[in-house]
Amino acid sequence: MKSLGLVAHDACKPVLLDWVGEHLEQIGGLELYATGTTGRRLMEAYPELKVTALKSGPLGGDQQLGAMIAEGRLDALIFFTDPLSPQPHDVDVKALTRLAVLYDIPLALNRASAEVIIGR
Ligand SMILES: O=C(CO)COP(=O)(O)O
Repeated sequence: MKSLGLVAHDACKPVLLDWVGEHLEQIGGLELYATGTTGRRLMEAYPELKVTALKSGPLGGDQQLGAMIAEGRLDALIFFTDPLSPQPHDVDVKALTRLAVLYDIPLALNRASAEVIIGR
């Protein structure tokens, strides 16, 4: 795995930050791409990480990650979705997860699955 996408809905951002902190060694060497707010929060918490922050998810960031998947530029996606809140950009969320399934890249929607992807 060379490149990894990291995304979390607001309620799940603390979980993603915590998970990344636990796996800094494993993911530090990867090309990291994130939606805007997720990426900024990651870089604030872990200045040693180099993360390419795309647009915020609701403003097109999910679609940018989807395009990367379609172009074969993203090897895996960690996307901690919020199962308890409606999202105004639900269609974008669905499109992103759909492309991850279609192009058969590893996709983790929660922490337990992310552990499997990272190999723990
Ligand atoms: O909404 C998101 C994914 O659907 C995440 O976007 P942000 O990282 O910009 O909050």
